[in-house]
Amino acid sequence: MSTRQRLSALALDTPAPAIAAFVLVALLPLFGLAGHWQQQLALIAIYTLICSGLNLSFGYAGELALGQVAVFASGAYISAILYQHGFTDILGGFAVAVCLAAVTGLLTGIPGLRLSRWALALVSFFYVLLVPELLKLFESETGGTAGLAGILAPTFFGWPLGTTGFYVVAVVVTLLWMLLQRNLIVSRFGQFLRILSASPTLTESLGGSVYRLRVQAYVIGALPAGLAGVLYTYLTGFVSPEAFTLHLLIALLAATVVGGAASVWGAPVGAAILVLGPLQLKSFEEYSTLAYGVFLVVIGTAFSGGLAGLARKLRDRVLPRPGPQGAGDGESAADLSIPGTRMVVAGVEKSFAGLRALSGVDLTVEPGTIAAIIGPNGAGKTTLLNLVSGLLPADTGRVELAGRELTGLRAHQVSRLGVGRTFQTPVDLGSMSVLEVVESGRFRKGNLGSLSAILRLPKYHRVREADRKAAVAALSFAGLEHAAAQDAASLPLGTRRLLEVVRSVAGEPSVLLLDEPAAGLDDSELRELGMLMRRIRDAGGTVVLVEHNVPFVMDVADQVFAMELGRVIAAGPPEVVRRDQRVIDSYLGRRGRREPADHELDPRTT
Ligand SMILES: Nc1ncnc2c1ncn2[C@@H]1O[C@H](COP(=O)(O)OP(=O)(O)OP(=O)(O)O)[C@@H](O)[C@H]1O
Repeated sequence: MSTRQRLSALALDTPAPAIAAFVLVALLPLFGLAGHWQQQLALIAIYTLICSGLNLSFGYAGELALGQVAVFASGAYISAILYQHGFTDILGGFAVAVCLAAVTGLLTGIPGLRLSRWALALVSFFYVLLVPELLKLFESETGGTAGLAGILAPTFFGWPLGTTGFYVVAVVVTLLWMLLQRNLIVSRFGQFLRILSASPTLTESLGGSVYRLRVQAYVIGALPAGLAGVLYTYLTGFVSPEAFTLHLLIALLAATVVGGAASVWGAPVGAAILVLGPLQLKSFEEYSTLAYGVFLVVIGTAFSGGLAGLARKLRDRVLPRPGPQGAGDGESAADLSIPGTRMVVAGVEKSFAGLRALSGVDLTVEPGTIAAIIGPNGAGKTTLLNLVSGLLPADTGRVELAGRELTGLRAHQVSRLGVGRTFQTPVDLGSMSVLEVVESGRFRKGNLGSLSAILRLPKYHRVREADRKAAVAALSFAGLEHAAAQDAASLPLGTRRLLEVVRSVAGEPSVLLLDEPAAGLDDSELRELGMLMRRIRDAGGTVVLVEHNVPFVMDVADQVFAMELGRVIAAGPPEVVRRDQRVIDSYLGRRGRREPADHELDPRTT
């Protein structure tokens, strides 16, 4: 590895630069940092914590969750109340505030997330509006509108913390949280959040429960706001409802977006701008809400990745991403097991508001074969795939995989039982690399392991290593290992379609459902796709292909099911189905008295 590559790996794969920066900031008092500046930097640490929580739920999971300020208030008040009852230990305050934040997150998140994305935004928004009313309701403990004053320095294991001691605690706690969050973001859980913000459907089909992921992201995102509340109380020595307003919420949202909502290290940058930036000037005070709003719109549209996104682009130019270890070092098709199983669809029916999309479909696909489903537009092919993969419930009938009934299961449960699938349009996964995309195909195997990821337990390293090896093997299986380090979004459409198949292969599916993988591919890409599918079949896979490109189907399929108006009208080997009079009539409009050419069986050309 060259020095440049080593530097690149250090900057991209470890938090070393950020740790160094935080340690330097923590040591600043040794170099004479004045008390006023210690307070300013502690305030940045506090806002960093809140912004990092917003990053998790809003930036990564794509939920507009606005309850952070309310959780911040609950942390601040609980530590003030504890102080007034003689519990001055800051660590005790953190522990209670984090528990309260988790409960608050669950109570506000569960009802909001059950409904829809906007419901969460509304529930959490009202929660912020409720804060002053709640504080008034419990006036005897909270001091009502007057608040609670006279909160002096906290203690740390019995020792009173002076200004500098408090400053160091604030910086260290913020760094520790950021490291935990960073560990989470680079884990399966974090990758799932990135996929979730791009496509909930894809998330489910990769084995992730969208609802659980959303709740987890929201609740975990609430925790640092609780910590921030405790620090805020001891920083100001005073808490009142006026500190936890909508105005603060908008300012924090602006800081999060400016720093980079989907970036761990964007939070301190945004928080620093919030505390030290021009909007703090007295002349801006009156217009600050307006200014933050304009800031949000401009930065949100012009630089959606925020300053961290710009920095990432610059860094990628200076220090190119190193290729993955293991790529090209002999991982081969032999390392991949694709244990296909028998899939049975029996008597499946589905109607949409009176329209019969499927009327009693029966089909069986054996392992080690490619079964193609063809038919004109609206025949019910995609509906059938959606039923098998659990994205739609069947009205009647059953789907079985190796004798195990899938009917009635949710998409992520079906995926976890071994059903892999691709979609007609590949989802754009932002800045995910090709290798990361393929690794995500493994997520349905085993659990997310968030705790072992956060704490970097040996299990995390084992799972990560296994994911990486399987992903590299799947890429070399398809001859794509050279692209491992590239941004997936930068690949041409044909390669992205292949990548979708490779991602499913990495998850060692029992059955692989491919929805129009050949659409838009040129001849050489079609050849590559055909070769890949044959290799999957020869490795033992069960492949179900929905496709309009009939010449391609006739070339790769072992068995063809022709559908029309929600029914299977012919089934058998390709050469039999293409001569079937009902299939000819279906495609040629009952005019056909001759055997059609393959291109005439393609609805795009008839
Ligand atoms: N979510 C839905 N709501 C209402 N109608 C639907 C829905 N999904 C499919 N349909 C209808 O069900 C029928 C079958 O659609 P489906 O997409 O499964 O056909 P297809 O064979 O995959 O067609 P294409 O080749 O154009 O993708 C069509 O008439 C379609 O309009």
